[in-house]
Amino acid sequence: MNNIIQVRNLSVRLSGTPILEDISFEAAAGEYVSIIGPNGAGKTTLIKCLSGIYSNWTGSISIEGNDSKNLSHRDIARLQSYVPQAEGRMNPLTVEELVATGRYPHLSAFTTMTKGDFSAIDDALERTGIQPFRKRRLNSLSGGERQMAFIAAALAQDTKILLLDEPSTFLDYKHQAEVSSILKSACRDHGRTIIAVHHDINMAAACSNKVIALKAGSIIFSGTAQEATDTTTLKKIYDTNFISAFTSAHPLPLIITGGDT
Ligand SMILES: Nc1ncnc2c1ncn2[C@@H]1O[C@H](COP(=O)(O)OP(=O)(O)OP(=O)(O)O)[C@@H](O)[C@H]1O
Repeated sequence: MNNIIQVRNLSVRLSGTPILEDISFEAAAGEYVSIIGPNGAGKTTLIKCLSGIYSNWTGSISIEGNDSKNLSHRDIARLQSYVPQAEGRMNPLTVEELVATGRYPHLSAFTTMTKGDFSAIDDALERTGIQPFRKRRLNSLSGGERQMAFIAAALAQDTKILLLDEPSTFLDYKHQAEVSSILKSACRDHGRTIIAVHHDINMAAACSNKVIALKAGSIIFSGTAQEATDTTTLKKIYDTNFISAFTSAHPLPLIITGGDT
């Protein structure tokens, strides 16, 4: 398979503390890879290494065959969009202005936005259902509306790879379903590669071709969505009990916490 991202022996220390140790995995074009694991496991740190926010790591990250250490921030932004965790994202921009920033990596210093750029912005606003809010300031929106605006900016960036840190935080059930459908379609119909941190194992399993679990900075599990819904595996990852429920309406078991074993 054609790997668009290849991570080899990635380790990182923050403030002198080892946070990630010897992480290796790959993602193919069109693949949806979920990163799961307990709080503090290193999921956000991994996404920040991939997105170029952290550069003080050892090992290698190859993006479309290029060593990421040789890519400029603009090169990376043309290949990857990044939706950070929702917290702390108070931003004075309007929705439309934020989504327009998704086009900046494609502009040179001497060009202004073209019809194509404006149509990418309109399309992203339409697909995420936030067209009615386009003139509103981000700090006047609800958490879920703001979340959709950041997802729209990533879609407008029109990159081969999307990195998302907990994309469904703040979203109600309808919007979770919409985001999951937009993201699955980005992979299936448009060949995009997604690496997304998820806390909801049902959402991770429903979207993913591959699930990677981090625990205390190391990969403790890597497998298919089906394998990730095994309750014994989940207990090893999260140190708590899970129950799986089977229904004919859903191809994978549904997972809830609880039970004695
Ligand atoms: N700048 C920093 N200096 C020192 N330690 C840090 C720094 N940033 C993060 N950490 C620590 O690194 C560990 C991993 O953090 P990270 O945010 O990657 O975890 P996470 O798996 O995304 O957690 P959560 O599910 O709670 O969002 C945590 O113990 C955190 O306290």
